[in-house]
Amino acid sequence: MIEFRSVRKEYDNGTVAVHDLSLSVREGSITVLVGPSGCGKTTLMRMVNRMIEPTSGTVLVGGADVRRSDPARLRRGIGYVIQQAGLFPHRTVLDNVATVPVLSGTPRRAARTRAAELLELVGLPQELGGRYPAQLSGGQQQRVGVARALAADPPVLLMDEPFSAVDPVVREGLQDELLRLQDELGKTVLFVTHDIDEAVRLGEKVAVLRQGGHLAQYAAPDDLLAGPADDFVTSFVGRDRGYRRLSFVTADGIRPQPAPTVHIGQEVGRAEEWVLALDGADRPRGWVAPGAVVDGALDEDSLVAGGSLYTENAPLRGALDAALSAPSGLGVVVDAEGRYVGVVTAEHVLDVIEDHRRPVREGQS
Ligand SMILES: Nc1ncnc2c1ncn2[C@@H]1O[C@H](COP(=O)(O)OP(=O)(O)OP(=O)(O)O)[C@@H](O)[C@H]1O
Repeated sequence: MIEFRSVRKEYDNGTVAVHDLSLSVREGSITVLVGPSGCGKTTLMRMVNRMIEPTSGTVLVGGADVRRSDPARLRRGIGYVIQQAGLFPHRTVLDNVATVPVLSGTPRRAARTRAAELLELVGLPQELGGRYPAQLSGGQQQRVGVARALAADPPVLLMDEPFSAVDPVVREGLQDELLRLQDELGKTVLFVTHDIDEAVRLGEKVAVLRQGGHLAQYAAPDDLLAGPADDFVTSFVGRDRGYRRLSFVTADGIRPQPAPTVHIGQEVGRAEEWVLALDGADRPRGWVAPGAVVDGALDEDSLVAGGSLYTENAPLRGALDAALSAPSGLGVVVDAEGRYVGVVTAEHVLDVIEDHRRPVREGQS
């Protein structure tokens, strides 16, 4: 859908921002360009909509060389979202979103109706449509920026660090929203960030760039974290890449073990070890500590609060979180209905991760 063929950009002052780079972006996917500051991400992205012309090489969008398209026309098919949302301060939110369609000839009323739908699509309440950008939070402004980029219904969306100005919690919300939108709309998205966590969360594929606009590695997130191509990528993805990778590794190989259990309302007496308390529907409620003596029927007040629960078949990160957060050190595994299945230890989860990692290492040597 988007293809860079041996693209090079040398600025007038001699800076080589992009060096002979080839890359193709699959139609309908999110592809992330990630790398440290100044590695050429923005330069590369702006060559797609001809805000920057390459010194040599070719950029194709939908199979067509962008040099053959009129820039204004090309940009109508390519939504562009930037860091501070770049909204027009003196126009209402609704008019901000409706601007491009109106400029391209859509009647104002129809453009505003569509703008209202788009605000809903990006998760903004209708009543915000009448406000001005300064009357919105940073996260809300970013959503308006996304709605505006979607207004002309472009098949391609360029997003240049769109979420980096908002706090981490809002940022996660925006990332979720983008993934949901992508599921719904199937746009081809090229996304720039310097944050590896954001890159692996959003990208179907991630291109890691290093200084001078060299492509260090282009791979699916799991492959990137499992097998960094060189020392640069290894240090960029960071030491905790094993933990990051858990978000992608599914739980094949996890074998929950039985733990001692008791139902609320039953007699326990003295607990010899950690005992998991379940309710009438077999849902975990907490733990009875070793050595605890419970007189009569067990009630919830006698329990030590449990850790997080791990739902079968979810990514492994949840299993490790469950094991590490449980007072007993035993991560509680539940089925899709929340019923107790068994327990796992952190050691067991780490063994399973090692098993997943081995074939990758062997494949590389
Ligand atoms: N107009 C310009 N003239 C000269 N050099 C430029 C110009 N624009 C960018 N550069 C240089 O080209 C290199 C790549 O810049 P670019 O903005 O593409 O990097 P980036 O990876 O997007 O960085 P950041 O994450 O800091 O935004 C940098 O060394 C930058 O200083």
